Amino acid sequence: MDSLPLQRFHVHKSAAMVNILYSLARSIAIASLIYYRVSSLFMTDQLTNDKPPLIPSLLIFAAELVFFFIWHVKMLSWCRPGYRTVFPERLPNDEKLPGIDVFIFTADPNREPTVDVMNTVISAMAMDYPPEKLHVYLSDDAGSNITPYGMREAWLFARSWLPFCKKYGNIVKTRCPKAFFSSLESGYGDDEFIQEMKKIKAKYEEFKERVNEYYAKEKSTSTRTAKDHPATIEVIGDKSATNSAVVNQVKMPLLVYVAREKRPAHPQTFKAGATNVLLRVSAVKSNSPYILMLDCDMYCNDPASARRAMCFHLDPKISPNLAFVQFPQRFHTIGKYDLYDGHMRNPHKVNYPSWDGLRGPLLSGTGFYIKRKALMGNFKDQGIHLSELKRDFGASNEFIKSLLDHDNGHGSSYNEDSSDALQQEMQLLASTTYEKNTKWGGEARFMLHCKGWVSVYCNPQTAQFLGSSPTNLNSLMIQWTRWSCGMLDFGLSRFSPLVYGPRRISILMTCAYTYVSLFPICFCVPYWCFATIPQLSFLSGISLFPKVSSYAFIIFAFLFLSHLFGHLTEVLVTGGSIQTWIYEQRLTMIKSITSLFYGSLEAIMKKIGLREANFALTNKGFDSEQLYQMGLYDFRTSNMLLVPLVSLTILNVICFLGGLARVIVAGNWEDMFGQLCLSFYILVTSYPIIEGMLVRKDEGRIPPSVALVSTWYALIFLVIGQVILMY
Ligand SMILES: O=c1ccn([C@@H]2O[C@H](COP(=O)(O)OP(=O)(O)O[C@H]3O[C@H](CO)[C@@H](O)[C@H](O)[C@H]3O)[C@@H](O)[C@H]2O)c(=O)[nH]1
Ligand SMILES: [Mn+2]
Repeated sequence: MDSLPLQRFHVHKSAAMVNILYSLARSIAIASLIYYRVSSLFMTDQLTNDKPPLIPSLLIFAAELVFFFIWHVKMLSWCRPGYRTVFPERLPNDEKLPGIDVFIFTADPNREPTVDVMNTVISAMAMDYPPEKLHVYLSDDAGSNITPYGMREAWLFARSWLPFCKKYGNIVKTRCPKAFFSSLESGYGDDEFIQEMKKIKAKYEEFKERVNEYYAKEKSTSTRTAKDHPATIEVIGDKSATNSAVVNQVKMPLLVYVAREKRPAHPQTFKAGATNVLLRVSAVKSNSPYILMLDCDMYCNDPASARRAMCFHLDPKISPNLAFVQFPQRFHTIGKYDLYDGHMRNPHKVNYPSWDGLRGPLLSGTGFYIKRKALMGNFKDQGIHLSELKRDFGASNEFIKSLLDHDNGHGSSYNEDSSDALQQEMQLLASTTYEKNTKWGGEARFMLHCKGWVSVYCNPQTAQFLGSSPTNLNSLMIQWTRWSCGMLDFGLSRFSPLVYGPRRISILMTCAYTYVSLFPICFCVPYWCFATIPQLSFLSGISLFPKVSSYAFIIFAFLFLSHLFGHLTEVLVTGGSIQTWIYEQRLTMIKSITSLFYGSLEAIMKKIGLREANFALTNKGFDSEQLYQMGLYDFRTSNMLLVPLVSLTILNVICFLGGLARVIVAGNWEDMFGQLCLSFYILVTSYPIIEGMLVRKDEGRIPPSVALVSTWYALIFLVIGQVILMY
């Protein structure tokens, strides 16, 4: 039994081959394109004796170079894709399993309904793992009263829910109560089960009602504010049972509420800051060797994820260097039309499996089991001085002690000390001033791979975690603006992968990191150029691509078509449809023009000190489910995000029509064919924007006022463009 492996990695050989051949073919074409551009920039046309105008040619060439650079970097990271299988049945006995601390984060009870947050909490408590080894911490950045109240109620409900799940483990597939009750079909289980199920459902409804009532009451009376409150830590439920987690014969995981101190005078730190606090508080309470991190809406859909993760963490072959096991973020909010790429198909089905064949996937913010040592460092046998530890980790003796007795062991008991001393220590660890003059938060977590750690990606058929994804354009764009800002921020930092990576990780892994950290800017710059320069030139009758009859045209046609075809293949192979492909083409365009652009801009402004960090929470609910289910984009968003998009679409329409008229008159089809095709492609892809402006009458359409403003912008752009084009 001992010799059987707990997990296995399979290289996807055929996919690797296809990726390499595809890249090689395109590389040759790209080299020819560069040769063509360079020579035509410096050569005068022999026949007509005129030179192409310099500025547009240079701009479009620069855009092509940036675009191919980022594409290449991505393709290089795709050389060794693969997937994993695990064998949880081969895990050791429960007594030998290590402890796990679960961290859940919430920030605003108005945007993140408490009942839903509690569903996540309950689903984590109900995981298929020895309860005495499971410790669930909820970080509440709002410091509200409703959240601890909800947790006490959740604890009471869990006392019935956990035994119910255990008893009917083969029927209760998902242990998130809300998901379970809403997926319940009739004809499930026998009479006894139905009886018990009805009882438990009633209890759930009561729980929900109580929490919602409290919320309604609290909303009108609360005086606490999210940005100004003391640290509050409450161990839920175990007051009466100080020396045992057994309440009424039911074994329960530890449940702890943590609100870190917040003061207006103190700089805001977001989820990363909350993570640091949980790391410290949990260290003195349970100090489990492994940590699962979850967003408040990411409930545990499959109770087996912990055991799956342990197949990696306990595999002697990989475990010493293994920092974390990443699961994909999957969502329960996706409708028939996946308008906003809720599947996040490309990262989860292509990038992550590819990087798994290298040093491992990067850390996404949620759904991963990480080794505490990988975050805190390993000080056990290094004879490190206490004063040094205090300098780096702050003054808490209790916390320093926890660092030293990290034994990666099977520690299941938690600090049952419920004395005031421990309470005060935790309070101190959650204060705003604790990190002052220490190294907390100074180092970038995502550089784990550079410190010698590896990671793995685990993507079983059933979703292990399910959350809510944006279901309208506004949320999506805000989310992507925040992400792009974060990514480019990293790309511009002293840890920039291009500089920091090569000496520490392989070239291919450096490529993966480079892609992630630079793609916002490497997408938005070329997309802005491709959406304006060829079109403006087309309108003025300036040709930027070779004649359709020349050999050189083949290079461009090949690159364009292979780009589309490559993406189409990728979509189809990963289970998407032609519709998915169209949506993704469109979304890449929309995101590049707006979110990636604003995100990059914000990162650059932050870099030069013009802007402070902020965090806009993603909405967790439907604003207009109806539009979404009908497959219509919901264009209700700020003008800042909408106007560039609409302006560029209008610009494309004008240039396409004007250019077409000019070609018909001048008859220079051969010269203009490339630009005609490109404009046409953009118009077809952005049709929903035109539709949103001219055809739709519902509340999610593009308002006439926006269309008007955008027309003005388009005209201004047009005039400026014409002036620049003359040179
Ligand atoms: O000051 C803050 C802000 C956010 N959060 C929590 O962070 C999580 C993620 O926030 P959300 O608004 O849901 O953002 P998403 O875009 O859905 O989250 C994705 O992107 C984030 C980074 O931008 C990652 O941290 C997340 O794990 C990842 O799921 C939520 O649980 C929040 O409650 C905090 O605890 N404190
Ligand atoms: Mn979220």
